Amino acid sequence: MNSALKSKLRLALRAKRQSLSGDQQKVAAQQLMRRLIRLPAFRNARHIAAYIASDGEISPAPLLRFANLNAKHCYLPKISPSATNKSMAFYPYHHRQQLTPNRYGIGEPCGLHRQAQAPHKLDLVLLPLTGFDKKGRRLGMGGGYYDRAFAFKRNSKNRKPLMIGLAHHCQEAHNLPNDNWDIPLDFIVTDRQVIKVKKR
Ligand SMILES: Nc1nc2c(c(=O)[nH]1)N(C=O)[C@@H](CNc1ccc(C(=O)N[C@@H](CCC(=O)O)C(=O)O)cc1)CN2
Ligand SMILES: Nc1ncnc2c1ncn2[C@@H]1O[C@H](COP(=O)(O)OP(=O)(O)OP(=O)(O)O)[C@@H](O)[C@H]1O
Repeated sequence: MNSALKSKLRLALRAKRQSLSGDQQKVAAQQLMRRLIRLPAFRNARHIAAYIASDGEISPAPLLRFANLNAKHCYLPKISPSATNKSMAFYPYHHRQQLTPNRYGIGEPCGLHRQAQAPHKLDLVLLPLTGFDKKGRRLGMGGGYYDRAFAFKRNSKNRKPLMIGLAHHCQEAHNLPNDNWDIPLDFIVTDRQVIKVKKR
């Protein structure tokens, strides 16, 4: 079963990113920013969703600061407080804004419901990866939050929003299992490389 295999891989890949030192994390976040800001996908985007790093994830914080200073509109995910309804919405974020920890201890904006941005109106989504492979398959934290929020992309001809998965280079796996609900990525960017995912 894919789910058992995914859980096993998740544990091993999370351990890898958790073992990085504070200095390694800082350097990786800077390298990530340098690679991302060169991409037309970033340059052309006005509305960008990212995340606050947790659990050793590569941090988009330097990039969010750069984006804000360059007049881009940034957003962070905010999950539904209910443990059963695994949905999330995207709220405006400015890099100096105060955040509140969610159920998993991840900082979230305390925005009002009417401020939420519809996922299809985002230009670019930078999503956290637990693992990835060369073919562009991804492994998340297992909640299915991103798969659900962007499920509309599977039946849409519109390329928007562009999906870029972010990870440390050490989170590469050989061959990840794929489920039909997994949202395909357009690019994967790590501290060491940019992978353009081939369309299937
Ligand atoms: N930085 C960041 N923000 C994010 C995500 C993410 O992966 N990274 N998400 C992407 O989906 C959403 C939150 N999803 C998450 C799903 C599971 C766990 C997690 O730590 N699960 C634990 C234990 C769960 C529990 O005890 O209830 C685990 O699996 O060990 C964290 C976030 C929205 N925000
Ligand atoms: N569009 C969807 N509608 C309902 N449930 C879904 C959808 N997509 C995924 N799921 C459910 O989410 C669960 C987690 O899926 P999976 O293990 O692929 O998560 P993930 O991709 O690691 O997480 P994330 O999307 O948060 O990064 C699965 O049980 C799956 O059935």
